[in-house]
Amino acid sequence: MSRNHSQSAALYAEAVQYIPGGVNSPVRAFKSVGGDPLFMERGAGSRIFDVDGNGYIDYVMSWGPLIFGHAAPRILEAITDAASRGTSFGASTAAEVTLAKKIVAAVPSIEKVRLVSSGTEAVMSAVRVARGFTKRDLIIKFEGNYHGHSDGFLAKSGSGLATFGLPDSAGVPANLTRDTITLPYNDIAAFREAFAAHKGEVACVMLEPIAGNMGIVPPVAGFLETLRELTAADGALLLFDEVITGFRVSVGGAQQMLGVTPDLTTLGKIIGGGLPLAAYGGRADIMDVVSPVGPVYQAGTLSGNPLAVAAGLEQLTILEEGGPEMYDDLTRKIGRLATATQTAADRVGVPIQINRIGSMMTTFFTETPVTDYTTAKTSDAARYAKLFRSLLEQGIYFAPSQFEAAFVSTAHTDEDLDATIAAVDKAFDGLV
Ligand SMILES: Cc1ncc(COP(=O)(O)O)c(C=O)c1O
Ligand SMILES: N[C@H](C=O)CCC(=O)O
Repeated sequence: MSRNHSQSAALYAEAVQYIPGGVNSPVRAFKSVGGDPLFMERGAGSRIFDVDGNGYIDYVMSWGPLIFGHAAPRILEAITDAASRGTSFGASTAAEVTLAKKIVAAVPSIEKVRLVSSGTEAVMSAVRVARGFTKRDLIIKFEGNYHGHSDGFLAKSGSGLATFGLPDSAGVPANLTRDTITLPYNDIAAFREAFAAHKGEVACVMLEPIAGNMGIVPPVAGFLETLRELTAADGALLLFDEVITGFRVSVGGAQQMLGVTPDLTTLGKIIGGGLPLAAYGGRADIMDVVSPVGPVYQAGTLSGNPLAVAAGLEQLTILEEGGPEMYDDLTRKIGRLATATQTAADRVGVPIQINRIGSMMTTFFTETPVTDYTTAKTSDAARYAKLFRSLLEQGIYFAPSQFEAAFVSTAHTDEDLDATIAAVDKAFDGLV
């Protein structure tokens, strides 16, 4: 029997009258997988529940922040405790200093850090810093990476733009993207050539060190190292956007895991424990261009919000306590899911590629290994949509878009994985 989604459908019909597309962020809209978006009511551990009372084992996890699952007791306690003392002061707090110290201790590239409220804001600010520090304008980014929705970064971007097949966004004046060069991810030769053509002109080279927004695409051997070597020699800055990977693939992020240290780093998602918090940081001499020390202006009414900082602090504390064993167990869990998915695909003869690293994975429906945006786009999105719908019907919630990642949390149990594996196996029968 099919699940009842009547309350979600009614809310959606109402929402479209007041909210563009009925959603507050486009990839939630289910446009590329069919059906109407679900309206969620609550989450607990590995599960999320919609307004019709249907429960799902959740692999979206709010797009990454919830590494301990929904409504994790220690995070809730930290938020409640902070809230009881006031929701916002617009002034400095002791907890901000503690969080900054934790971030500096954990992330190899960060000597000083500034807290903001979203990943978009973090990347936008970090790029402004790079331009202010180098006194250069050009930035280099990579196809299929997503750095939030600020004007200069919306060309050939991943995430929602990939989902909806948009090469760029309307409403961005051409002169705002004139200083952005977009190159294919993982293409060392293309980078060498473009960088050489703009010697001494590039403020920063920015990328997701492990891409997550065209689905998971790890860097090929030598890619990050080449970017590091050439930018350092030229005086351009290297910016790792670790909004997804920060504290997800290790406490020190992708830079620690892969052994390449950038000049600037952006963080988000996990550092806010599910509340709006993000950060940018890097070498102290670079960060000292930020106002009020230096001439690069950046500000925020709710920056360092006490509730978000409390949630983030508790989240990072639990991660520290868990240590490498916690990360190893997350990797083991996603490994179980990946192996079972491959087995199911092989059984029915459906070609897939699974890219996974740490506790994140993406299944692409293609015979071509996925190493960049062009190969990611070879995935049969209609098959992904079928998989998504079958799993949803069986009570498993994956991202409603091919070009995203599945995340596991410490709250996902082996029983959850058993149930998911059985559902995946059944779903592949319908994909032939
Ligand atoms: C790598 C990366 N950078 C930046 C962003 C923007 O973050 P936010 O959605 O918090 O603005 C996201 C996600 O949205 C992201 O995945
Ligand atoms: N891929 C995005 C973030 O990582 C998804 C979040 C959103 O755009 O709503």
